[in-house]
Amino acid sequence: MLSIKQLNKTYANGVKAINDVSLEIPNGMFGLLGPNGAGKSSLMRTIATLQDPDSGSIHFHGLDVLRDKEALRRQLGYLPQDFGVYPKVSAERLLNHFAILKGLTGKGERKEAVEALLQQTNLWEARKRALGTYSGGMRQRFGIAQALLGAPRLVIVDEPTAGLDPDERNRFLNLLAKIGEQVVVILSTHIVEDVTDLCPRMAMIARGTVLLQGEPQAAIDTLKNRVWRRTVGQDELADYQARFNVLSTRLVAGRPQINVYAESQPDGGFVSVEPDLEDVYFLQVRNAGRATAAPAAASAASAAASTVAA
Ligand SMILES: Nc1ncnc2c1ncn2[C@@H]1O[C@H](COP(=O)(O)OP(=O)(O)OP(=O)(O)O)[C@@H](O)[C@H]1O
Repeated sequence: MLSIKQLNKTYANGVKAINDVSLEIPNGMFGLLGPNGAGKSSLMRTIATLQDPDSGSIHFHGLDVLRDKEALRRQLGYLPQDFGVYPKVSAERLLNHFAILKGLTGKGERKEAVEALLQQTNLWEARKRALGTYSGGMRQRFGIAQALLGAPRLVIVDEPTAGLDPDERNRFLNLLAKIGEQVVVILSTHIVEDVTDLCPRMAMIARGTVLLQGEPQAAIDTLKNRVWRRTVGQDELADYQARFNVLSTRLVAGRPQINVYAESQPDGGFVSVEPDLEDVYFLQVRNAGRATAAPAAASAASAAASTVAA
């Protein structure tokens, strides 16, 4: 269990990137979902002991992480958002190099670990190729291979699927899913489907604040019979946005289809739809935005959706 309590971080420029964050993260996949600038990377870097918070505590299986950073690092696998590779070096050589840095000094055990990870990440055939020739998805799989060196008990992956095509994304998510139940895996992402597909538990954050944490399905259930859909004309869209709590707009055959949040069926051609995690996410993020601008406007809708908070 990873336990984060009342964590705060304000950067020198005054941005409060982590705002009184408390999270309880059990073994298994945990999704950390938030828009760009929400504070996900700041939180990931802090858990990975790469930067200090201003206040608060982090404990991992009883270990005081902020006091004993070295002990945490020995159990940590980290794939940062901006993971760079040496383009001219082969995957096998670079992984071997990372393995030495990770403390796998025995030649035999190192060879075994490197080979196993290249197999596991499906890079065995391409192991002799220079990393500069890898696709984005292959590079991310290499990134997870290096994160898994030394059998970490805490694995942090920061926005790993951004920019991957659907096939590569699936391959990457399958790989993460197989890492197992015995370790804590934190997946930070702004892609809602990553969390829907993979994570039994999750938290949503925006502006450094936890909006909701718990099981995705419990969060979705709070919106049952409260999400309504209809197709509108392009010229009507602004009017609907002003009159309704529009969660999302997507084009279907060139026409805007809107999902709106309402306690009861709105007049005029709306049909009820099964809510999904994207509806929860948009409602939470919208309310967080409104709460900053005008606290009263957000209160009714947020009361419905934040009850899942554990
Ligand atoms: N070193 C820094 N100094 C000052 N401000 C920072 C620093 N790092 C991040 N920020 C700011 O803190 C806020 C949170 O950024 P962070 O990168 O943690 O968010 P994020 O959720 O990971 O977003 P993204 O998906 O865009 O990376 C943003 O407003 C960002 O501009």
